[in-house]
Amino acid sequence: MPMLKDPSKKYRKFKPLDLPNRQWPSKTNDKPPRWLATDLRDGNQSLVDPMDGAQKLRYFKMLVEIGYKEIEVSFPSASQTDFDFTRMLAEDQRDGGKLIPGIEDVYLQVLTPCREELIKRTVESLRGCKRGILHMYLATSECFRRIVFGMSEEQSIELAVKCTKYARSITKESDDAEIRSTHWQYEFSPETFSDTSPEFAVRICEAVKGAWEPSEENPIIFNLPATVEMSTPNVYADQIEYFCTNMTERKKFCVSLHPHNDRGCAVAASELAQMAGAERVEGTLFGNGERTGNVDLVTLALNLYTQGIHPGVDFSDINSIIKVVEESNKIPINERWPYGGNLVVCAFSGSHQDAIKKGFQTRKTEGSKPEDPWVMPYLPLDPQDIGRTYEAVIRVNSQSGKGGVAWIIQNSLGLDLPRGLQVSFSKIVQKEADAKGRELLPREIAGLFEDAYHLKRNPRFTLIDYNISAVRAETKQDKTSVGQPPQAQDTTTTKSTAPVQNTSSNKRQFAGVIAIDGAQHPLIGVGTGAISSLANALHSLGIDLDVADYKEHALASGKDVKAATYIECMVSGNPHEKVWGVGIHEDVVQASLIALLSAASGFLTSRVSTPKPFRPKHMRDFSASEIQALEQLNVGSGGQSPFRDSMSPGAGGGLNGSPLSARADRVDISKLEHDAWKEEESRNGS
Ligand SMILES: CC(=O)SCCNC(=O)CCNC(=O)[C@H](O)C(C)(C)COP(=O)(O)OP(=O)(O)OC[C@H]1O[C@@H](n2cnc3c(N)ncnc32)[C@H](O)[C@@H]1OP(=O)(O)O
Ligand SMILES: CC(C)C(=O)C(=O)O
Repeated sequence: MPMLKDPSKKYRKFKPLDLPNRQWPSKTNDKPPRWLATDLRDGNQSLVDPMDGAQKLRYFKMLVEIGYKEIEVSFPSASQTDFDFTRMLAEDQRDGGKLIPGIEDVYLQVLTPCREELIKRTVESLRGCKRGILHMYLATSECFRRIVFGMSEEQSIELAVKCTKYARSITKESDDAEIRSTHWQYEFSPETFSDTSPEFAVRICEAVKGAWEPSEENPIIFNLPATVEMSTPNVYADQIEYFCTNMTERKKFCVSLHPHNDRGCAVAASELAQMAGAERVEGTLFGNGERTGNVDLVTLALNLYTQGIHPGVDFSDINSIIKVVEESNKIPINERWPYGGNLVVCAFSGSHQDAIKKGFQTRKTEGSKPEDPWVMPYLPLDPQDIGRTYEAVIRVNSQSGKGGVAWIIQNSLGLDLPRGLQVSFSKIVQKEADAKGRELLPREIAGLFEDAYHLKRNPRFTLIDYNISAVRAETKQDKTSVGQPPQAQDTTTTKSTAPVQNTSSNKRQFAGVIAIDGAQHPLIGVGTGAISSLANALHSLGIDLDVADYKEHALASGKDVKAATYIECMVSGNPHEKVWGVGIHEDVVQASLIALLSAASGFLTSRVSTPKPFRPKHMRDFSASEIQALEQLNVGSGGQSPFRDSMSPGAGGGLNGSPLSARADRVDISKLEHDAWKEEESRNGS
């Protein structure tokens, strides 16, 4: 049968209460209710394979650790397993919690139908416990009375009263001193309350109250279940308010809720019904229970928490709780489930990631402490408060943008990427995610980054050794900018070794040996700092890169601090072609040089026309002073440079040297370098 064209005959609209003076809409929930966890009863009875004793014990211990003080542990008359489990708890409580620390002040609740032999066995199961709640239920709706029991309203009241009196006689008024020693509470559930006439619910509960004779010190619990959720949550709230205001002796009863989730509104129904006067809520962790489940106690508690109200239960380690719940119920928690779902503290989409990343950045900049006000785009709860990690907050797939990718790199490698590099690298990630058609894991993204910017190994360029020295001023030929090789060095040796003036300048000379695609090359270059002098040296190989952006920051702290340097290079003559390089090293200058070589490697690799391996077409000759500078480098053995012959004026370059030991010069001129680069940049008007 397809869906009916007109369902109005088959399904009747729920008739709401006429409650014109309802008060609850202007109330708020300002404190936590009394919680009752019914995972081991209502939750358990709905499982394909109910829990055995050991599983129940593990679960019970967890509930105690979370902080629940009222726990429905079983339906003792249903099975020997349930009976024995309840006995074990009762005895442990009597013995002071040797097995289960913290059990002493927990109320052990047990459920029974209105049948005397079952009530008797149920009470027996709790013999000797310190605190017990005997919970009896009887369905009261017209539907159930007519279809299930064949009972009128009066007959239902009669049965409920009879069984309550019986329960009283074998609990708080028992002849048996051990039974009497228990602090008994009594709970009555007019089952199917949500579909019961409000007047009849009040009538039967008044009768039960009369039969039990509660006191203000030990009130009776009226648990008003939405056994089946029948209407919108506001109607349930009306039903609860009606009950609270029409019952007598309000202080002698506690109003408890037991919402199911048939319409998907159990949480909302609970919250509105608390506004309407209920003081207690029964539910389960993550909403396991009959059909669509019971109301989820985790959501209710954390909803309160995010309003600044401590719920009195502790979900600091929600992941461990999820593990126990999933293993015990053998039902996975939906990935989108509030607070607990795997995906609820994750963002894949670019704009969400960007906003979250900025939110965390703002907290960092403002120096916020964990307890400071939480104002965070897209995240209503600080994941850290429930033991979830920030790393998991942002995940990357083809829907992600630069912000999320940068977040992953920051968290996995500690690198704070400049915006331009974020844009550039996120294209690489996007392409990979699209090609793979799935999420990329943080370690995959970190790996992509390390490969793209040669953090582990630069396959093309290796800085073998170098020296940065101040250049004496200054022939007019020295007036070069980054990207333009100084003429003096380019042409003859004499000019460079015979400066016109003899004053010092802020120019720097890079003299070094670099291996390119396995072949080692002596290089000389001059610039305003270390980076520009190396850029200048690379020009002589035909690698025409101009530095366009530069950023550095410290990585880690203390003794192990390293510098991370990011350099964006423009390809000379083509302002649209840019390439990024990254360098990490203990020495800040060396980090910069490595970053530039990383960019150079990216540049070479992007050149499809460049044959591999790269060999410079022409190496310029060196002047005598340049040769002297190169000879001071720590290459070769016995102080003899392997390049001596080939470096001689007129000999040309392009050498294949022997393997050489790397040496880092500890010349900390980073500030100078940065300032010089900035100056140069502003001179160029860029
Ligand atoms: C909404 C809820 O979750 S209520 C709790 C439900 N939980 C359970 O049922 C789990 C444990 N249940 C059991 O182990 C069994 O059902 C028992 C032991 C309670 C009873 O078992 P049985 O005697 O075999 O009966 P059965 O399971 O068929 O239950 C239905 C009978 O109980 C009656 N019944 C149902 N609810 C109640 C009640 N609250 N009070 C008294 N009788 C009731 C039914 O009318 C029916 O009676 P009938 O046999 O005269 O027609
Ligand atoms: C026994 C009662 C409280 C119940 O589980 C229900 O009505 O759902």
